[in-house]
Amino acid sequence: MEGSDKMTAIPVAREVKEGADAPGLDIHQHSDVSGYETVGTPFVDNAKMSARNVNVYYGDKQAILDVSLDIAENEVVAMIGPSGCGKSTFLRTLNRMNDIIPICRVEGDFKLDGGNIYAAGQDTVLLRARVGMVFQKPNPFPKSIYENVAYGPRIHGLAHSKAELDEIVEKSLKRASLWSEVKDVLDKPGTGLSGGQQQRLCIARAIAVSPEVILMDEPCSALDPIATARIEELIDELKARYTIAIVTHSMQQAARVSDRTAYFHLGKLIEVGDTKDVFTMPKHELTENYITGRFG
Ligand SMILES: Nc1ncnc2c1ncn2[C@@H]1O[C@H](COP(=O)(O)OP(=O)(O)OP(=O)(O)O)[C@@H](O)[C@H]1O
Repeated sequence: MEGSDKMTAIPVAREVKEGADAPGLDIHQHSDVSGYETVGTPFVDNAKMSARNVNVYYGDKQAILDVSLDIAENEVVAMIGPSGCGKSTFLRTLNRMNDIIPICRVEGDFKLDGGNIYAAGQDTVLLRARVGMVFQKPNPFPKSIYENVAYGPRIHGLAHSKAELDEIVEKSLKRASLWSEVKDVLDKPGTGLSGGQQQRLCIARAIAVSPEVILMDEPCSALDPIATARIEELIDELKARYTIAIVTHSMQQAARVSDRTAYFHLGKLIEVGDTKDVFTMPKHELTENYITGRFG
């Protein structure tokens, strides 16, 4: 990201002490985090989405414990934390993707532009057009590149003619930074593209239905470093138009792409704040232990 004032490397929060003074593997000392208050700034004035007092259960097991978090208009929020801490579960509450998991139960208040997205009668297909999602593994439809992008606008009635549909497809592929690579092969299968191109195709597919928010669940974990860098540059461009929440295992990626970072631990939102502050001056011991590599 040339010209960006974002960090390109993670400064170590504080010196990691070894030996007698080292606090040890605190993950074991914090096995019950249910009473912890979130440290930092979960609430913002210009919330595009807000989630309040969220609890999520898979059967008897509670995966999210009383989490509240706002996502501001046109910001990128990164969700980080050790494996199994609930990042993906929380992300999926924001467009009701957990609805399709029968044992999953979601509690809490969720608003998009002030409207309750869990209201009775909320059309989840429409919701997921407004709050799109990009998954870990690129998952293009087994159709042509053109059809991958055109499918959503067609079923949502967003184009009234072939010319309008062509225009949406071109605009979406341009915004996903893929147009120049595929404009001459639009009728070729999407699955024939490289992994990085497939992921940009999936982003174009999400963009094509004019979302307001894009949720990204580890969008680069299946990609090589060059393809990852393309997606990260793209995220930086997309945030001018869209609000973005991204789950990532890569702290470098969170530091590079996000404005705010939320640290999850055993289902609890432990700390959230400006990305630079979270990585340079974490307020909570658990956040510090995670970003300095004591556990993860
Ligand atoms: N479909 C499911 N059925 C039952 N339990 C689930 C399901 N999905 C997630 N869980 C459990 O919920 C907890 C949170 O999982 P989740 O995938 O949200 O965490 P995560 O932080 O995204 O993990 P990772 O970084 O490994 O992807 C874990 O204990 C996980 O085993």
